Amino acid sequence: MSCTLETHRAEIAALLDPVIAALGTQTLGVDAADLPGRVTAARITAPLPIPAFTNSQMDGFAARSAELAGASTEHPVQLPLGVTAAAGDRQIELLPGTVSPVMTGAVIPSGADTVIPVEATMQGAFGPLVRRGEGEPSGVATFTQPAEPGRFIRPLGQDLQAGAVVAEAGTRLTPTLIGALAASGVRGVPVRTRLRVLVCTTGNELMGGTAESGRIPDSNSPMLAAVLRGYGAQVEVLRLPDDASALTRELAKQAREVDLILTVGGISAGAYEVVREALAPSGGSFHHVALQPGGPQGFALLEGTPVLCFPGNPVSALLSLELFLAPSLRRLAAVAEPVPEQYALANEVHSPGDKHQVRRGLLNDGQVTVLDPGSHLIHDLARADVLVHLPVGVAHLPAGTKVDTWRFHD
Ligand SMILES: Nc1nc2c(c(=O)[nH]1)N[C@H]1C(S)=C(S)[C@@H](COP(=O)(O)OP(=O)(O)OC[C@H]3O[C@@H](n4cnc5c(N)ncnc54)[C@H](O)[C@@H]3O)O[C@H]1N2
Ligand code: MOO
Repeated sequence: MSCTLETHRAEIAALLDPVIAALGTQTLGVDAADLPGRVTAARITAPLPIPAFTNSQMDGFAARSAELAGASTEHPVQLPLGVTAAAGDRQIELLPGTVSPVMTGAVIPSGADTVIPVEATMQGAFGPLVRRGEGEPSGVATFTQPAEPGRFIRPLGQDLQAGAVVAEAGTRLTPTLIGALAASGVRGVPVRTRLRVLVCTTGNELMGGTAESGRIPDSNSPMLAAVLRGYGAQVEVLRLPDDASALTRELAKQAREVDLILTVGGISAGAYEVVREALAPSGGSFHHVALQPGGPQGFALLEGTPVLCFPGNPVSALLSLELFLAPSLRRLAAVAEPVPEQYALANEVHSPGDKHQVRRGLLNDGQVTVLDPGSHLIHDLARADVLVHLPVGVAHLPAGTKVDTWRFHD
């Protein structure tokens, strides 16, 4: 049985939607190492306004603007100093006819409506400062120009009012949003729990040993786990030999522990297709998608847990993840879908007209060079800038033709 890319994608989305909808929530501290990249599980409102109180934008003198209205170089206004306010001090009172030294971030004294930076005074420096409770201040400050009301004052709630929405439910927690949440007094952030995924590779060739003995490194599980973790999933890896009964046993055990299982390899037309052997008898569906690479595909439900079965060739496995699973992961992680960009082909391409072919491409001088189609060429995949989509119906395109390209995990 063969189906289109779109049909298989819709089938997989329908399998994954309930899993995503059923994910729980947890509360993490705003400074938790685990918070960046997570997604809010509820609307979050601000306990505190930002700024939390009206404060000084400069190191200088808090004053009543009306008292400096006539100041000029010819007629400087000299005022005695009141007590000093530093950041972290309680609000002080500005007595009429005085100015109070204030530091950046200090609460604006009651009665003050403007701040004059210290370097704009005739003295150009503070002189001796006296904080509240330290005695009687002495000294003066001299001003040679008027000061506008509100100048160098950061009003309470200028950025965000108390009670306003800092983040809607379903928002990705970027470093800046975490900063805004912290500034607004949020301590605990409700987030969706991570999707727990088991990546299960199969194949005797992956079980350790030398190239002379027919063994290869497992490249799929580190690569797929890296993509999944990039979308915030919690990933376990299981590497099994070509033994269908061991696989059946292990998958049944793991199905209750995770939200999703990915198997890689063991699903095509060979003699030892253990994933197919393990899952087809209990209702697993295995078919061919009109796609290259990534033609052989399968899926199953084990104890209510979806199992997606990807082909083993590394490029096929990665593209299967990108085409069938990543759209759901991106929705879950509140990451936008990549937007296609058009580039002219630097070389001519041939594609099987009855399949949707996905090629790897290098961008250079506004053109895309399309690489060899082999699904084992993982280094080409790693050095590619984009994926090039050649849909069903496209068999040959001469150099210079514009094609749709997509950026992918880089
Ligand atoms: N007679 C046919 N043979 C094949 C067909 C077909 O239609 N008829 N389809 C080919 C296509 S297309 C693909 S893709 C593969 C898919 O095969 P499987 O999913 O069964 O995967 P395996 O046979 O287990 O492995 C394929 C290939 O990938 C290597 N591999 C597997 N796992 C890993 C891993 N974790 N890390 C690195 N490399 C891995 C494995 O050694 C094989 O070379 O079938 C074609 N054959
Ligand atoms: O579909 Mo296979 O995935 O062409 O190599």
